[in-house]
Amino acid sequence: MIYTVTLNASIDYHVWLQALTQNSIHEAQKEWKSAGGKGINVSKVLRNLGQPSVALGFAGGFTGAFIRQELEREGIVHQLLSIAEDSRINIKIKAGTETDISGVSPSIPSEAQGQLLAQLELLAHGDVLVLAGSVPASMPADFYGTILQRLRSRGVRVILDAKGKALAHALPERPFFIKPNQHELGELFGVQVSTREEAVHYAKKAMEIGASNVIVTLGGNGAVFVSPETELVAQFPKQQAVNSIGAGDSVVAGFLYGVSHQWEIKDAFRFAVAAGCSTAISEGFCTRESIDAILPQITVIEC
Ligand SMILES: Nc1ncnc2c1ncn2[C@@H]1O[C@H](COP(=O)(O)OP(=O)(O)O)[C@@H](O)[C@H]1O
Ligand SMILES: O=P(O)(O)OC[C@H]1O[C@](O)(COP(=O)(O)O)[C@@H](O)[C@@H]1O
Repeated sequence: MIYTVTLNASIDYHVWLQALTQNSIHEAQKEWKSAGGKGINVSKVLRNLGQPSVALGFAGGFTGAFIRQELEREGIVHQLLSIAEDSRINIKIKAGTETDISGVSPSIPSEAQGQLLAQLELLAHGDVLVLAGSVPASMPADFYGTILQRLRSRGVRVILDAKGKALAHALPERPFFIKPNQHELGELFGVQVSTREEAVHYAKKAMEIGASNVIVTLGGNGAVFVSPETELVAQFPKQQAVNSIGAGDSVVAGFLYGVSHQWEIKDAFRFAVAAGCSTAISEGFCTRESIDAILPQITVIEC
C-alpha cells in the first residue's frame, strides 16, 4: 500500500484577482477552497490515476473537519489524527503572477506525534511512504529523519518532498527518492541552481549525502532525473502556468505511479513531468486523460 504523510495539512484558499496592489480592497473574480498540503495532494493525484493510498497526518478544528470531509467525498482513505488547534489556511492568490501566504501551523502535541510513529510501525515490506511538505514549527525539524531511521530495516521505500532543515536532516537517512525544485536544492547547498547542468551537479551532491534517486524540477523549464544508473533531462514547450499549486506533488505522484507499475525509469520520469505540466497549465489537478494528452509534448533525453 502507498501511505502519504501530511504533517501540516491545510485548506488551500485559491483566489483570482484582477491585480494585486497594496493599500486597496480587492474584489475576488473567482475562488475555491480545497484540502491541501503536499501529502494530501499526492493522494489526490494518485486517486485520479486509480491508485489507492492512505492519507496520514494531523488535522484539527473546523479546518480539519473540512479536510476530512473533502477526502471522504473524494473517496480517499485517511487515518488523520485529531489535534486541538485548527489546521492552517494557505492563501493562493492568482493575479497574473502567483502569490502564496502560508498560514501559521497548529501545535502538534507530543502524544499525537507518538501516535503517528505508532501508525507507521504497522508498515511492512513492499509498502511505500510519501513524506511531503513542511514540518510544523512545534515538531522536531528532524522528524522525517526519525521516521526514515525507524523504517530503515523494514523494506519500506520512502519518498521525501521537503525543504530546508526537514530535507537537510532527513537526507543522510537514505530516502529512496527526493524531489526538490531548483530553489529548494539550491538552498540545501547555499547556492543558486539556475541551469539543468547545475541541477544535475547538485542532485549528485544530494545523492552523495544519501538520496538514491533525485528529480529536480525547474518550473516551466523542465526537470532532471539523476540516479546511480542514469541522468535524464525532460523538456517541454514553455507554457503559461494557470495554477501551479500541486504541480510538484503531481510530479511525485506521477513518478510513484510509474515506479509502482514497474515501468522503465525513463517512462516513469516522462509520465511524472507530464503530470506536473498538466496540473500547472490547468485549474485543477491532472487526470490520466490530461496526462496522456500532454505526453507527446514531453521529450526525455540522456544527458
Ligand atoms: N509554466 C509551466 N509550464 C508547464 N509545466 C510547468 C510549468 N510550471 C511548472 N510546471 C510543471 O510542474 C513541475 C513542478 O514545478 P516546480 O515549480 O518546479 O515545482 P514545485 O511545485 O515543487 O515548486 C515541473 O517539472 C513541470 O512539470
Ligand atoms: O505546489 P506544490 O509544491 O506541489 O505544493 C502545494 C501544496 O503545498 C503547500 O503550499 C504547502 O506546502 P508546505 O507544506 O511546504 O508549506 C499547500 O498549501 C499546497 O497544497
